[in-house]
Amino acid sequence: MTEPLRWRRILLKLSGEALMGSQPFGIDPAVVERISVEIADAVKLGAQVGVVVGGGNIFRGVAVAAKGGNRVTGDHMGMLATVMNSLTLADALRRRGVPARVLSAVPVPSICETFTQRGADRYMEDGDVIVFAGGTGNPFFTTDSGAALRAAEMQCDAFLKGTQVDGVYSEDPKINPDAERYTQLSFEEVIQRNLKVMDTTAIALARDNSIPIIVFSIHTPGALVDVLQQRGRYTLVSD
Ligand SMILES: Nc1ncnc2c1ncn2[C@@H]1O[C@H](COP(=O)(O)OP(=O)(O)OP(=O)(O)O)[C@@H](O)[C@H]1O
Ligand SMILES: O=c1ccn([C@@H]2O[C@H](COP(=O)(O)O)[C@@H](O)[C@H]2O)c(=O)[nH]1
Repeated sequence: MTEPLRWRRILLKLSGEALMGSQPFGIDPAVVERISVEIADAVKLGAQVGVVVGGGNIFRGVAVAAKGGNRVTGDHMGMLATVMNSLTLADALRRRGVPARVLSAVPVPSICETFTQRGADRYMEDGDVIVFAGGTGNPFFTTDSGAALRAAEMQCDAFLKGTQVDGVYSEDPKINPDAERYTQLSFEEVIQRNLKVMDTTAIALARDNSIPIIVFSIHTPGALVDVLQQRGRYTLVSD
């Protein structure tokens, strides 16, 4: 018998860097295909899925600012990078028969639809996977904040962060391999201990809207369905 889903309407945030696979930059089609299978499996089980993909595999605005360039232009380029990632993920989903739409906070009408909350809600109710592109549509934000914003607007039951690591640690585990891994934390603990798995704006938005955050590794096959059925390895951040 199939286990029931713990969270039905979810916002899945995918690390842009995860899409690189073993490449130093850009998109590895094999990774996109694998992730699309994971999302398709979740949809088959009855999940309503909104996705936000980061842009770190292509461009980050801070990289421009660090070299003395214009941060706002850099952020515009970063947001456009998320549109590219979103287009490729939506294509992969459609190839597997999953209806998927890209809705962008940055209007690029000849390429995809512009985000409106009402439009997105209707599509999600119809069972379409929505890939929210362009972050918040504003510079000086991140796609984690964009994802938390969409999770609140779409009244999602949970914010799932599929990333490079399998949970929240006492320190960045890529820097300190001996860091302690947590299975459960409160929003306040994440903020007060400055655990930089995502930015404070995103955590505060989730906290203020009582949306639990689940951090898990997108590299573990089957991890998305496992999380939805409360199995596997993840950290739960909640009230
Ligand atoms: N306390 C911590 N616990 C877990 N991970 C942490 C922690 N502090 C820093 N990190 C790092 O945060 C990263 C998660 O961010 P991620 O790679 O998903 O970036 P992103 O900004 O969300 O996406 P993108 O790759 O598109 O920029 C992990 O890879 C991990 O190395
Ligand atoms: O709301 C937003 C979201 C993103 N950006 C820019 O895009 C890049 C890529 O996003 P990541 O979250 O780092 O993956 C980000 O560095 C910003 O430059 C933005 O301006 N506004």
